[in-house]
Parts: sequence; structure tokens; C-alpha cells
Amino acid sequence: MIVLDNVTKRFGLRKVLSGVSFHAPRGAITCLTGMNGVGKTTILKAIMGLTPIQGGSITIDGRTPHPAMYERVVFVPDHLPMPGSMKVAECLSFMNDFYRNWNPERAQSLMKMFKLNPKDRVRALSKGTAAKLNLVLGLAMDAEYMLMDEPFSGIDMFSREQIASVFSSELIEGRSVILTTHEVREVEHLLDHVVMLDNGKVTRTFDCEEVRIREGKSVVDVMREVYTTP
Ligand SMILES: Nc1ncnc2c1ncn2[C@@H]1O[C@H](COP(=O)(O)OP(=O)(O)OP(=O)(O)O)[C@@H](O)[C@H]1O
Repeated sequence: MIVLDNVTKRFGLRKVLSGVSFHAPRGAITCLTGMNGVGKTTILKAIMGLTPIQGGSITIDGRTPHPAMYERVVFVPDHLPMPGSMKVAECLSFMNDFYRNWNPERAQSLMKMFKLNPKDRVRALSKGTAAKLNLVLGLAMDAEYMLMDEPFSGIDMFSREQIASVFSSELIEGRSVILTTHEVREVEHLLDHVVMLDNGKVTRTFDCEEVRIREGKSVVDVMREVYTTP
């Protein structure tokens, strides 16, 4: 389980996170939602130790993250972090050379699933295809936790459905995912747990199944209530 307790974060004088607390349960898909600039990406980066926090604590399975622990956690950024001159196949061999927990068999299955061409150059990939390759690079790692920043952003409906199908497949099963998205309506059936953010604070956290069964509401219904209530 990943736990944030009263986390504060400033960029210069500007407070971006003001006492953020939530937990992302093991084996579940947790979604961070909120308007542009509320701090979703900053939270993912803070969990990865890529940006320092000024207060509070972040723990992974009860321990303060240390470098060796990050082999169990993968961060998939909102853009493909590979140079345009590289071919898709070269991206895969780079990952294989660089990361001990790279799983080449899983990478090949994902390549087939997404119909990616190993000979294509990164610069020639469409936005959706680049997003799929980005996802391959993350999902092919043998990691328990996956942090994904906007995996559905700017992607057409069919590619989005294909990417969404990964989240209900054995490729994700047993792993814990924290993702950020603005496309909640399209992916809400995949989500287990939602953390809503506003003004650098958590405004509500809830279990999706519980609000569906107990309150008969969808994730979007709850979001509308929270964000439109003055
Ligand atoms: N390196 C940085 N230096 C200064 N300010 C930053 C930096 N990174 C992020 N910020 C600011 O912190 C705030 C939170 O940014 P963040 O990217 O975490 O938001 P977000 O919720 O992911 O937004 P979006 O939905 O647009 O992706 C924003 O106001 C942003 O301008």
C-alpha cells in the first residue's frame, strides 16, 4: 500500500500540496482526479522521489521509499521519454539493457497486442501509437506498483478502449496502480478507488463499488456533486 500522510509541497513560495493524505490500496486501481494544476503529477513525482516534499510523509508498504525500493515501482510519464531518432525495437533493447526488472516476453506480448511495428521511428509515431509504446515500456517491467500519468490523454476512442482493456487484463492483475486522468467517464468501470483533489487538498476519497452499490451513483455523479457544490 502507498500512503501519503499530510504531505505538503511548495514550488518557491507557491504551495501546491497543502496536507494531502490518502492511501492507494494494494491490488487496486486508484485514480487521482481534479482540475488542471491541482497537483496530480506532482503527487506521482513525489511518490517516486523525483521531487522533494516539505512536510508529511510518503510510505510504500509501511517504509520510507529508498532507491532499491523503486525497482518495485514504475512511473509512466504523460509523454514517451525516448528520443525521436530511436526505432521502437531500440527503445525495447534500451529498456532491456538498462533495467533489471524488464520482462522481454511481456514486452513482446504487449507489442503484438498493440500492433506496434519495431521498425518505426519514435518521431514518426502518431500520438496514440506513442502512448501505446509508452505503456508497453511501463507495463513490461516486473513491478508491483505502477504510477501512470494521463495514460489516456489525447488518444482516439478506439485506442483508448484498447488501452483500457489492458487495465482489466492479466497484465495488470495483482499490481497496484495509481493513475491520473481527465477521461473519468470513459474509464470509470476500471477504477476501484478515487481520490479527488482541489486547491492542493484532498476533497473526497471513495471506493467506487461502494458508491455504486450504496448510493447508486457513478464516479462522474460523485465528481459532479463535489466540484459543483459551492
Ligand atoms: N517544476 C515546477 N516549478 C514550478 N511550478 C511547478 C512545477 N511543476 C509543477 N508546478 C506547478 O504546480 C502545480 C501543480 O502541477 P501538476 O503538474 O502537479 O498539476 P496536475 O494536476 O498534474 O495538472 P494537469 O491536470 O494539467 O496535468 C501547477 O500550478 C504547476 O504550475
